[in-house]
Amino acid sequence: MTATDTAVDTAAVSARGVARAFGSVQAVADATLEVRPGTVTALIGPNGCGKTTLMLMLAGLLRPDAGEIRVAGADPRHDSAAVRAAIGWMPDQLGSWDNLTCLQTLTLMGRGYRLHKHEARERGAGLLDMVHLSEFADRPTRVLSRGQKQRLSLARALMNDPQVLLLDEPANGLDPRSRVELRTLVRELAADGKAVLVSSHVLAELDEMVDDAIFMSKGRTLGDEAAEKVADAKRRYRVATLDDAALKEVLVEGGVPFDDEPSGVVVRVGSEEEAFQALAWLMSRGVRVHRFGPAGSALEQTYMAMEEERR
Ligand SMILES: Nc1ncnc2c1ncn2[C@@H]1O[C@H](COP(=O)(O)OP(=O)(O)OP(=O)(O)O)[C@@H](O)[C@H]1O
Repeated sequence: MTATDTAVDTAAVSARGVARAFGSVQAVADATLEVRPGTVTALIGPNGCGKTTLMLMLAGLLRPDAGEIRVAGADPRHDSAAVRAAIGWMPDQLGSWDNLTCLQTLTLMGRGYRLHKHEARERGAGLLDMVHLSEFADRPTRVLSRGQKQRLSLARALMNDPQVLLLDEPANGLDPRSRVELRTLVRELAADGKAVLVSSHVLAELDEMVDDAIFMSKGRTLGDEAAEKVADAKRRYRVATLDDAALKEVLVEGGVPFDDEPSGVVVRVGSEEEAFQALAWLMSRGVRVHRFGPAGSALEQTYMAMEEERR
């Protein structure tokens, strides 16, 4: 193994059997996850299932009652300085000093990371430009809209050029353009080698952004069972035709199992190669297909299935 490999290995986040209670509320009961460098992982679950509490523990801002956490190879309980240096934390709501300007806010953050004042200002100005807030550089943060605050919060999380990014509901309050930009930026940060853990309730959006997903329910992370459901959901393809009756006839004749759902006919394909073959076969049989593709968001389908089981 080379020195670079070792550096990359230690950049990831891992949690094993992590738990935390607030009085009688067991906010996180048993959380296990890994985030690899260069990837984006989604943290998904209903309101109150423990996502923020788990992220606060990963960020070293809250002590776990039990379990093991490593961030960039460091244990937040014993080496919080190393963890702080390695992570960028974007909370679901920006706690800011209302009277400071945007640039002052970032500069102060940079000073906290021991950057020289001019270095911190320069980096802050660059990040404000990246999140399209340059025109607000010298205005107090209190004048920012909710979405603009989110963007400042993201810039703040990047001030220390972190190896690990923890983003709690980053798309909250963002307009459509900003959401697309956020998605692109998060992918770029991952391509840069950063490990990104992102929580969101907008699952269709996560579909396009993430490599992996961790599902949580009632304080527990759901392992293989959820991964299998995601893999299965990714195999579901919707076939839209000009004549569904003809399609069903061809599928029945060919012995191809399908689901006849209110929104259309759904078949299962094992791979993209198999999807290509299935489409070619349908066309060769004269089925008038006008659309053929994944049947919606795999994460959304998995989420709904898990929720259904837990009712
Ligand atoms: N400081 C606290 N004191 C008491 N209870 C808390 C505290 N923080 C969180 N909880 C409780 O712990 C549980 C998990 O909360 P948490 O904020 O981690 O959920 P979440 O998954 O992030 O929810 P959401 O999707 O709504 O943001 C909830 O029942 C919440 O009420």
